Amino acid sequence: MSLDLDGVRKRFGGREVLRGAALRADPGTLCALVGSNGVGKSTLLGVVAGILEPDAGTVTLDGASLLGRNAPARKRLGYVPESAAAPPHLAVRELLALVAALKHAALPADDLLERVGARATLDQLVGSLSLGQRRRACLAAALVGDPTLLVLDEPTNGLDPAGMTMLAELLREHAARGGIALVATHDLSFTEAIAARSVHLVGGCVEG
Ligand SMILES: Nc1ncnc2c1ncn2[C@@H]1O[C@H](COP(=O)(O)OP(=O)(O)OP(=O)(O)O)[C@@H](O)[C@H]1O
Repeated sequence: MSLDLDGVRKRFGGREVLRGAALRADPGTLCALVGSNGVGKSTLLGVVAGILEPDAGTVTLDGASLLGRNAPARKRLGYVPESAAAPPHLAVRELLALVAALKHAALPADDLLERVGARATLDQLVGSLSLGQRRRACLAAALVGDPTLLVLDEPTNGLDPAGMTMLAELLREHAARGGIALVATHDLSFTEAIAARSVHLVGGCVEG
């Protein structure tokens, strides 16, 4: 099992942000994607998560393409965008049910919801949540179906210290089960806490 990116290119207007990015992550690998503001980390994560179409390149999980909205392998992926954006008019409970229906998966168990801190907000509208609460709700949604690959964009933004500890433990356990995570972050203490392999995005390519 592995995540493989090869030759990923993405241009916005006149600016080519990704210029042949390549990466391989083996089972049990937590990759911290680091790089300066605007270098393209969210863009690369968006491509891996399948919400941005690359101009060229391949992204596969165990050899199955993750590209395209209907790629079956995307059921094995959980994604939380940088903004932790989700439909604001849905209650957290409805968001989880929607993701579970789309993935043909069971809802997360109550103890997992409790652990990520989403249980207390189940009946609140996503649009009424604080950033940290929204991030916890979106994390719960990303965990629906027990995905092999977690794609998390700045996941510590808005989290309190207990939330960061919870997330670090969750990721370490995910890796211990053979899961893979791709985490864009500027938070070096978090990178250390999860003992991540740091990969640098520089000039549109992945190094390290
Ligand atoms: N939808 C878009 N349309 C046009 N340009 C975009 C779009 N999305 C991103 N960009 C540009 O692509 C570049 C990379 O943006 P991206 O958000 O991927 O960077 P980042 O490395 O995640 O930055 P940060 O560390 O600040 O979060 C930026 O110059 C940004 O302006």
